[in-house]
Parts: sequence; C-alpha cells; structure tokens
Amino acid sequence: MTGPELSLPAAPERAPEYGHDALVVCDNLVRIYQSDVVEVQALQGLDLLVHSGEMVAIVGASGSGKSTLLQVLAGVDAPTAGRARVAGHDLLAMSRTERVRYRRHVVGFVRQQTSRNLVPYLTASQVVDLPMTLAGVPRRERHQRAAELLGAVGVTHCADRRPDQMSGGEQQRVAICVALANDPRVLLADEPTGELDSETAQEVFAALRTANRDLGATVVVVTHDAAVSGQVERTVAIRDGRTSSEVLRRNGSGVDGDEHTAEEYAVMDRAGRVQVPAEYREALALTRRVRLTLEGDHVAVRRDHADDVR
Ligand SMILES: Nc1ncnc2c1ncn2[C@@H]1O[C@H](COP(=O)(O)OP(=O)(O)OP(=O)(O)O)[C@@H](O)[C@H]1O
Repeated sequence: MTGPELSLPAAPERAPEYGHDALVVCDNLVRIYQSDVVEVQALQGLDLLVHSGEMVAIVGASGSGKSTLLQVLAGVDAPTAGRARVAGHDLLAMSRTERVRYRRHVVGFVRQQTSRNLVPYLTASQVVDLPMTLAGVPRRERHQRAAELLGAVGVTHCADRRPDQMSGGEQQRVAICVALANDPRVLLADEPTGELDSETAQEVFAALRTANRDLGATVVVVTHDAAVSGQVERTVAIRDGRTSSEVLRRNGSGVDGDEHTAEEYAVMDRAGRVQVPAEYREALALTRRVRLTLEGDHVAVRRDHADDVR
C-alpha cells in the first residue's frame, strides 16, 4: 500500500543577487585609510551599478571619494569591506596574479596628469604597443591595433612623436589608446580633462565617446567638468563616500529628435535609505525625526511638530 504523497511547500523564489546583470557592481563598499593617528572613511557604504555599454560620469566635491572608487575599480587599491565586482571579477578576493591579469585585460585607466599616462622616451605607437607586448600579442597584430586606435581618436599624426612633441589633448587621446590597447571591458578615467582648456577637453571627451560607442568599452569617468558630465546619459553624484543622487539625460522626441531632458533622482539604498538634500532639510527645518506618509503615488516627508515643543 502506498501512503499519501508528501507535498513539501515550494521553495521560496530567490530574489536575484543585487547587480546580477551589471558589469560593475559596488555593494556597500567601504574603504578606510588608517594611519597611526587618523582614520579616514573615504568610501562609506557606496552602492553603484554600471551596465555593459554605458558611459557614466562620477561627480562630487573634493574629498568625496571619487578617486578612491576609481582606484578600487582599477584594481590598484583594495576595499576594506563590501562587495566590488567587475566583469565577474571579485575585487576583494583576487590573488596577486589575478590582479595583474585583471589590470592588463579587464580595465583600462587614464589619469588626470597627462605626463603620468605616457613614457617620456616612447613615441605614441611604442607606448600603445607596450601593454600588448606585455600581454604577448603578436607583433603584426600589435602594429595593426595601435594604428587603428590612434586613427579612431584622431591622433595618427602623433604616431612617431614623443609626449614632449604633443599637446596635452593629444597626449590624453594617446593615453586613451594605451588604456584600450588590450580591449578592456571597462575604461576608467580620473579627471582626464582636468589639465586642459575647454576646446581640448572636448576633443578628449569625444575620444572617450568613441571608446564607448565605436570600440565597445563601458566608460566610467570622474570629472569636475560640467561640460563633460552634461554630455553623458547618466551622472552619479558622490557625497561623503556614498552615491547621493543621479541625473539621467534622455533624448526627447523633439522635431529634430535632439531634445534632451535631464532629471535628477535621489539614490535609495537597499535598506530603503534616501538622503534628503540639505537645502530641503533647511527649507522645512527637518531635523532628527520626520513623518512619512504614503500619498497615493508618492511618499511625503513632513516635519514632526512634536519636536518643536521639546
Ligand atoms: N592614501 C590615502 N591615505 C589617507 N587618506 C586618503 C588617501 N587617499 C585618499 N584619502 C582621503 O580619502 C578621502 C577621499 O579621497 P578621494 O581622493 O577619493 O576624493 P576625491 O573625491 O577624488 O577628491 P578630489 O576631487 O579632490 O580628487 C579624502 O578625505 C582623502 O583625504
């Protein structure tokens, strides 16, 4: 005789992991710099997702943690806690060898200081060749790739010039070629136009665009330059080591299809925390405790008047 069939409750459906479909995932990222006397929390639980094919600008006041974030993503600096993953590589768990491979193949990095991106005694062709040589790419392929990259960003005429024979903008465009030499998934640029005048900055920005649109790199660019951040689809603002707000720019449906709309969003973390901007807090004298009410299609935040009498 067979007994009644046991029916077990269905296993609860697991929510997909945070950022499962993103190329760059920072989840509650913390970076603490510690010396004998002070402790600086450069990143204080930063969340950030970047999807493959995006071009994202990171903005924020001096000291807010932008460079630290980029150094972590570049595999140059190791986070203290949290989770950081780029193209499937766990940045907290990489061995030395993996880190070298990661820096050579998965990410490319462009610094603000033009002189630090290149080698004084190497020509543009030679310096773009260098990362490919280290990666063991055959000679013919290296030559072809270097010529293609220099051509793509408009600096073919610099192929046989050393840095001191190029303008700052040309040097930065060559630096972008160096960063792209081994066809990385992600191109990271820390203030790449910081030392340039606005016209030259525009040329460097155009090269980043080319890297993104034509050469398939996902681009994350730290910038103070509003002209740069104003031209990308998504700008993420960092405040005190956390992402605080995002501006999304969309192409509108104007007659010429060239109307842009820009909307600013606050970023809500996974625990539901949202930072209320200081000017809103001040305008309504919001202090320690606020009232939250669900109002149909929005949530209202009000002052707790009980606080006034205390
Ligand atoms: N190596 C380090 N040792 C100690 N503190 C550091 C170190 N690097 C950065 N910091 C501190 O961490 C915080 C974040 O610095 P970070 O350079 O990431 O900011 P940033 O937003 O890039 O600033 P800026 O726009 O001026 O370059 C700052 O308070 C900085 O002084």
